Amino acid sequence: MTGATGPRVAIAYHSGYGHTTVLANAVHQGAADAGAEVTLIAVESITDEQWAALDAADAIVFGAPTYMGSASAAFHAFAEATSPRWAERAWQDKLAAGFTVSGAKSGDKLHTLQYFAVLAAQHGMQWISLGLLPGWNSSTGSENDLNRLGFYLGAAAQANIDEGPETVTKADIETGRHLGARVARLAARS
Ligand SMILES: Cc1cc2nc3c(=O)[nH]c(=O)nc-3n(C[C@H](O)[C@H](O)[C@H](O)COP(=O)(O)O)c2cc1C
Repeated sequence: MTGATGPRVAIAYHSGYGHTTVLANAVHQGAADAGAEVTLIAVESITDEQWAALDAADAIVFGAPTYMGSASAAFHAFAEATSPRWAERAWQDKLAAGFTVSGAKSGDKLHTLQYFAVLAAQHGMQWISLGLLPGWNSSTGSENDLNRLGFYLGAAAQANIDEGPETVTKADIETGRHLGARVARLAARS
């Protein structure tokens, strides 16, 4: 971490239609509220300065919508562009985490989160789980619960395919904020 200025957290994400941007902003807010310096990077237009921010980060959070059962193509293009850093072990031992959004309640989001974890492992990074019990899984639970979709590997949100980003649910936004805060706290400890 960076000492007096707090840990550096970078969020590298893609969003085709804005829903994943809502989650990225939530992760950003959670990490910033927990004291991190946060850089938000849209990977489809990443600049040299933003690559440098990734290299300098204590933790990188990967985010993408789930398209056809995995991260979107734009995110995959970014992941492939990290291969020189993979060869140099540039991100070795950094912390990593991930989030995704899909139209269906499941929608195979787990596969996207698993893909992020594998990408992190290829870079020698340390994966941070969501760290929450599942919500909405008992007679007293509801769709307003934190982690309402019951993921462990990262933050997952569901947004109806015929509605805009403004309809992303508060529970999913709060789950994203939780992940950001957790990453910042753990980055400050390492
Ligand atoms: C090409 C494409 C593929 C998609 N594949 C899936 C999928 O596999 N599972 C799912 O539940 N939703 C799928 N969706 C729906 C998106 O995941 C959903 O609309 C999401 O909120 C989009 O996020 P974005 O606005 O950040 O792009 C797909 C959407 C598109 C455009």
